[in-house]
Amino acid sequence: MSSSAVSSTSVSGDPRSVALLGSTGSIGTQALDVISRHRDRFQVASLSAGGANLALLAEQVVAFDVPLVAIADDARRTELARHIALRQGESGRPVRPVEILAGPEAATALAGAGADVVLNGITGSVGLGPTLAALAAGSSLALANKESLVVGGSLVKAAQRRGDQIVPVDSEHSAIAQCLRSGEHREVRRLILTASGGPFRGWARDDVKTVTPDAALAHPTWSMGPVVTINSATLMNKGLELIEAHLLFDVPVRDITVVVHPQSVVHSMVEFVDGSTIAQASPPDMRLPIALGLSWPERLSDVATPCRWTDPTSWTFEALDEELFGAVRLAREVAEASGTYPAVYNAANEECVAAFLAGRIGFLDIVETVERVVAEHVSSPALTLEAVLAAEGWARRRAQEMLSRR
Ligand SMILES: NC(=O)C1=CN([C@@H]2O[C@H](COP(=O)(O)OP(=O)(O)OC[C@H]3O[C@@H](n4cnc5c(N)ncnc54)[C@H](OP(=O)(O)O)[C@@H]3O)[C@@H](O)[C@H]2O)C=CC1
Ligand SMILES: CC(=O)[C@@H](O)[C@H](O)COP(=O)(O)O
Ligand SMILES: [Mn+2]
Repeated sequence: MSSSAVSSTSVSGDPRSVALLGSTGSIGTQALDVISRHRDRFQVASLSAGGANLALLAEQVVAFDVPLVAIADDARRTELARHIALRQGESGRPVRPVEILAGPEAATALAGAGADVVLNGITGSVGLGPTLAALAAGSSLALANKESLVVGGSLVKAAQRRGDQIVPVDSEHSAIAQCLRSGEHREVRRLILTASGGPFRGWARDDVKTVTPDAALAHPTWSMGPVVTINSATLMNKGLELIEAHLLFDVPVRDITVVVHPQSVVHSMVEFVDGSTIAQASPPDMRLPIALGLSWPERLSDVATPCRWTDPTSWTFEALDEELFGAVRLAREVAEASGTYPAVYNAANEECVAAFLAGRIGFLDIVETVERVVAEHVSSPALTLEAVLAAEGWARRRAQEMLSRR
């Protein structure tokens, strides 16, 4: 997305059709909450999930009268059909047929079906196929799944059919996109990416060593899915977001500053060449960037509670110690190196987060292992989808080997 790239399409006319990927997750359920308040603006064309929560998925299918649904877990197709039939029976409404797709490629098929908007709320780089499919189909891509942009890099950018096709849903990037509406790209001096600092902000390294998954899952300001929450605690989330911002807004990583803002009210800022800084502020509520992702460039009314400027409050900002929080320093290095390095950074992290949540490794092992895997990697000269997938496979295996020796 460029600073001047504001779509001319409008949500004021016919309802926009929405393919919602990851509908049972934190982003997905909040997106349905937004849509439920704006039924005249959106029509849910399809839903997709992994398959872990079939009861919720079936409830969503019936509540939003969705004709097409997909799950990644092939073995649960019949069970999903049963759940949907049960819910349809309970609803007392006329039953319309629901097509069910199942298997690892099912979300990609939905994403490529040509909905007006594809909201990618899947967790992990498994979201890459759907991201590329949505762009190829010409849909507007409301992107929460930052991993797909980070691992796909220039492949994802090249897949865009128009400059404004990707609308960021990540709160910081939505904030930057909003700030950029008031200036031209050539007028931007730097982006300031805010970070809450996570649950261990200010802790000594020795104390963090023994933290449990439950402690790391207690995010101070946001309620999110487990992977992004652990990534916030390790600051890997901010590393991924640094790369995401660099790719989305074409700003060199050296011109992106990370600042710790524990209140999570200022979601990010843009500093312009004349010394002016524009910030976007709102109490932490993901429905706001989700709504904007769905309705861009228009704003929907009354999506979230605004700041109460007359209440006494304080916002604080401080520098991030990037030496102590190696994840952000490493993100700068992999972004500069580009090629398949960002894919390796993310894939190794996904393996480490799963191992940490399973209680198999310690908290500090996550970033240490990612750094070791990245250090061993040799990027392919050309960035192709095959090269990305091969690098990811290698990184996952290498991380597993390192973790099993601990
Ligand atoms: N939550 C938040 O506030 C924010 C999230 N993000 C980003 O948004 C994305 C989603 O995060 P979040 O909602 O927290 O994650 P959750 O873990 O809450 O939800 C993940 C969703 O993805 C689905 N899913 C998992 N694997 C697959 C698959 N192979 N195919 C299709 N669907 C799949 C899950 O289905 P199932 O239930 O069946 O497992 C679930 O619906 C991440 O990239 C995250 O970094 C960014 C900013 C804020
Ligand atoms: C809500 C959102 O966008 C998350 O990605 C958020 O950024 C997590 O917070 P921190 O990573 O700043 O702790
Ligand atoms: Mn974010």
